Amino acid sequence: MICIAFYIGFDPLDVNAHTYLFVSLGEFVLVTVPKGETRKHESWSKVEPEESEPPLKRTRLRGQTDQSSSSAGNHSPGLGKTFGRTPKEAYVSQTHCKEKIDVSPHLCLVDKKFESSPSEQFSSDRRTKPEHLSSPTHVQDDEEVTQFQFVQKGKKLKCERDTQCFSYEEPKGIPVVDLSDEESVLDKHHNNAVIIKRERDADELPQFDVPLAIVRPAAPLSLAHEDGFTNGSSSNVRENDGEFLGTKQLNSEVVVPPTLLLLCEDGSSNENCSDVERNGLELLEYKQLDTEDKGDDCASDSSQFDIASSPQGNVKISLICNSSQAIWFSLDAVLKLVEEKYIKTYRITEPGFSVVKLMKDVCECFLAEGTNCTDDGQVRSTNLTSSLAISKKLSAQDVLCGRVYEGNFCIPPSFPNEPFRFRNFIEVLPQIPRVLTSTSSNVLNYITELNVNGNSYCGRDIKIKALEGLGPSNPSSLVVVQKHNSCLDPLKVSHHIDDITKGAENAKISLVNEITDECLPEFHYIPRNIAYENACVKFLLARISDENCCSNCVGDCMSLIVPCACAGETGGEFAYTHGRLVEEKFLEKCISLNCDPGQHRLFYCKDCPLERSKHKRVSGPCKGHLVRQFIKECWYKCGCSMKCGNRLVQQGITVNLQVFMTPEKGWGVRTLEDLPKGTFVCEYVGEIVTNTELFERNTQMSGREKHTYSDWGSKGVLKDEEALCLDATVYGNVARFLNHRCFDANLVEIPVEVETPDHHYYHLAFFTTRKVDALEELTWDYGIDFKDHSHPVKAFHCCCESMIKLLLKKLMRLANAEKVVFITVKEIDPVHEFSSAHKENITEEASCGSLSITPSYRAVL
Ligand SMILES: C[S@@+](CC[C@H](N)C(=O)[O-])C[C@H]1O[C@@H](n2cnc3c(N)ncnc32)[C@H](O)[C@@H]1O
Repeated sequence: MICIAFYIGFDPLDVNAHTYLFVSLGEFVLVTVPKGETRKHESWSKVEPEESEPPLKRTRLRGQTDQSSSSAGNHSPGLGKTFGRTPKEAYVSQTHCKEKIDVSPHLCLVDKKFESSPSEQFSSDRRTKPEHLSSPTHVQDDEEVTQFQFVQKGKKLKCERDTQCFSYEEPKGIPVVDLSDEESVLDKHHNNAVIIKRERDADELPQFDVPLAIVRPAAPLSLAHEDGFTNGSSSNVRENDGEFLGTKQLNSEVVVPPTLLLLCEDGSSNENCSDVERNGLELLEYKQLDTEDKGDDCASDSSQFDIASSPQGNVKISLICNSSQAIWFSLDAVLKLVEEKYIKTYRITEPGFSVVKLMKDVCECFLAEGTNCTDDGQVRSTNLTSSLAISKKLSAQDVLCGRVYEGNFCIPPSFPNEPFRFRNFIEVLPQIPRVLTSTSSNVLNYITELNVNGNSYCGRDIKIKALEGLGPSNPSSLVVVQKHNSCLDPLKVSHHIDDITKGAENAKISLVNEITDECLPEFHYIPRNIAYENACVKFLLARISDENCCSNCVGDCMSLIVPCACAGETGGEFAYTHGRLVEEKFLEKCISLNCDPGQHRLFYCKDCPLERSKHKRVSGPCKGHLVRQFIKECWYKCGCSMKCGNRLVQQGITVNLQVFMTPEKGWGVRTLEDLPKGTFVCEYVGEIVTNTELFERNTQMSGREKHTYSDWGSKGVLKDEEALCLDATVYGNVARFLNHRCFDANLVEIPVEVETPDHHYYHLAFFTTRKVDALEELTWDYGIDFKDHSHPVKAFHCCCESMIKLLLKKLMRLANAEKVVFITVKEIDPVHEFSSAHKENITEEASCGSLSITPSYRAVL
């Protein structure tokens, strides 16, 4: 039996190792301390901020050179002046990273997006990825320095004694990671060897501010201790196990290098415990943390788990096990192995997933609930009662065991009606996502959970207005706008769901069917992408170098006079405005790319993974892929706050959307509020699958409606597992209901990098192309070439064309004109209307019934 000790709190008498995970008012640090070393040094001390060393930054990756990327220059959208470095320089730094990085997942998005499905297929000739994308690059395994990732803002933690927090000062004069040491550790791990990390000298050791609060794991569940901490989970910790001592004692103790202790409970040889890959990981399996399931052997000799929070904002987690034998491991290595295991086995999909982050999330949940904490980590009030309450409601085991998931929904069942939200929540799929059949018992049945309330959905009286702002990027002067009902009639609604996301999104998304009896199709709502079997979506934070993030920023990067490094991707200017919209010029360029791909540069790949996935042997270059415009948002390693204006997509849906039944296209999505041009609406979320997997799925599921998106881009040849697509058929978000529009879609998709600075993985975000009125249907151009009859799988029959033809016919007859191009602002039939921004050009209006024609716009078609 092996146990790992993760202590939040400190017990200088305990012979085990203790890993401390402190979250205090949003600041966080994790350090593992082997107990056996605690008396040797005197490094626990208060840290004076002014004496702090420079932030422990990730150093440049070993072997990095200053070579520039051959393809670096392509992606500046040219938004005005540049800051600091040119976009090219920005890419140089990216390239450095890429050259060292091991796994390079690619979200591969095929051109014609609805490639190969009878109903809707994406294929490949219109979209592309930037030319500079290269084949997978490599990084050393050891380059992720997990325990330092949460030292926020690139600085040591600010701690105040009176808030009982824990502060950490970076060790003076030592590198972030001893790469050679770490490397050998990892290598040996992979060979199942037991590695004992070298100990650092005393003067290399980090210094800590001693927490004033202590945790007593032995105390009864849910009882507040005299130190203000409250046990948050069931624990069978014995009274005398893991007893915590007070500050005085701690102050006199010493700190040892961050190391994780692995113990052999059964006294077996080190060899038995040496299989880190196997045993070490098994140790962290959740069920083993469940103390109720513990066997006698373990229970008799060990404390397993505890979590506590204090009204002062400290949250402490401890995993403890006593044993006579100990093997020392690098905390980095063990965390890495656990992460790998979870990524492989449990399909953890959050790109930035780490065990430490998971623990941080747990702590933040406690902190948020227990202290009535605001989103940005500011404590509004302290409340021991609420701390107690949340402790009862949510045990860390629940979180760690995935019990908070309902199927694959990230919904904490304990508090469905509370405004509680997980931040940075990690999707841990309990099982591999699989295609659901209609009889699958796993299907979440929304219908049984209908909350039919005729008054609760929107019934706004919307006046139909002329469209404004038809930009130059829209080549067509014709805009056909779905007529929205002026008033929803509750009596007509056969089906209504209050929130199809079941709390997974920030905003509720209702569903109504006023047309048929059809209910919401079976699918699992997920707010973020999840990875399926072979898709290689693994991210190393090491990929994000200092040049790629703004670790020194504080608060809102948008308020800076000079944009931070994260604006490098967009030519040194942020792609977002202060009003949280996409900047006009940038947006226009993105729209133009979609509307008129022929005018833009295409990239042709030698060995197209799309063709490969279809087992096609194509000689010569592929059909070509567009070079896209990317947005880069601030993220994890940036120092700015979660409310930074350069974090839009990652904050999820904020607009008021509704899924509704359209007359001719099945379900669709509409907005329930007016949306200005450039508003972020939602992301296209689904299962990340490989091209091959998608192709197989599509061929297997020929009868079923598909919700897939794919594109791809790499200069090099992608391996199959790196050529990724999104399939929202079974797991998806509201975007799976967005319908296609041929000419004048009011949404445009823009790739947004959040986790990575190098286009290997990105989020596909939808922004409005113009002002969209409330109740207007939201549509985007799927990019399907409907005329491509040679395609093996037929695309769905698009109603746009027929609609427009019909209208043109009608117009011509009514106007008694040979051929006209028309602009009008009035309703022309119960379903559609024409409108235009060029109203100033309308010289004369000839009304024909409900139709208006502008003679000055007559032209030969
Ligand atoms: C991504 S789904 C959109 C949601 C879909 N309407 C539904 O009910 O689930 C794409 C499918 O919607 C339908 N669709 C979308 N746009 C359409 C259009 N312009 N004309 C006809 N059907 C359309 C097609 O059946 C297509 O396969």
